[in-house]
Amino acid sequence: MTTAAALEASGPAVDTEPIIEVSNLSMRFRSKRSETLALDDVSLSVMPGEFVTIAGPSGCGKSTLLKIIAGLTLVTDGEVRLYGERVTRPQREIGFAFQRSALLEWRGVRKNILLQAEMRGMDRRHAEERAEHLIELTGLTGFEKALPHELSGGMQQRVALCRALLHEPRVLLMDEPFGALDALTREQMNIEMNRIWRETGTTVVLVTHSVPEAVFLGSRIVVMSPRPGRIVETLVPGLPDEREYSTTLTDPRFTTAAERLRDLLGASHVAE
Ligand SMILES: Nc1ncnc2c1ncn2[C@@H]1O[C@H](COP(=O)(O)OP(=O)(O)OP(=O)(O)O)[C@@H](O)[C@H]1O
Repeated sequence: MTTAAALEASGPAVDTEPIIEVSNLSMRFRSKRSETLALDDVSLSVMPGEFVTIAGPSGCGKSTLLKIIAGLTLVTDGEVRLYGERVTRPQREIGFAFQRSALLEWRGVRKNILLQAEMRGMDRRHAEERAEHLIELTGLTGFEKALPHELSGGMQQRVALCRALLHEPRVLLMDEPFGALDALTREQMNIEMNRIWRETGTTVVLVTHSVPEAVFLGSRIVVMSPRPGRIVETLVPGLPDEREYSTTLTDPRFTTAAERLRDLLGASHVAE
């Protein structure tokens, strides 16, 4: 088969294969004094373009699962495949955003975003164009030179998001990215995140403690048990991709899923 024919033949198949495949994953942390089973037999497939939210009580292994997908933590049992390849070391072709935005205090917005390009040796002109596009996409225009301490928490998270998306990763992993924000800013970021997901077509896996955030953002919501983390249920509310905030919150598909999620997590574990 010629290369072109091979590409054509493999083209459509790519979209029907999971972009992330977690199979029978268990994670045991051992130290001299103790042993912790953080994850127990977790299997999860994420298809290209999906927005998967992972909700579960504190300490159930959500962050560990993301770090394993990113290749930052090596599993004890089971395997993870990203883009069809087995993950055995830190993955470069992903974006990662954390609860704390981890911006460099002495660099302005644009330069914090371009840090990603410097670390990867990206073509400078292409990176700058891309940064401009993302600054516009996230509403940071006019703040290109502002230092992190001159920005609100929501703006800092937007900068971190731009940095995570600069190299156009097909997969974006987000660990409680809006957890440190006040309720209103968090809502605003949820609305923007939904739009950015639709506009970029990025596959997103986002860990959250918040019931409304999990249901508003997720095309699929994966619910985990207390440690050792297992997947107890997956919710698919069937909401349209484009979601207006207040109408979505009163949509029966949203309220049913949110109620179920609350029941599964138990009121004592829920932070909103
Ligand atoms: N590097 C490590 N060494 C030892 N134990 C660890 C390590 N990383 C995580 N753990 C343990 O694994 C368990 C799961 O931790 P993890 O941070 O993944 O949970 P989480 O669901 O993300 O929690 P939270 O919602 O509170 O952030 C915890 O008991 C934690 O103490």
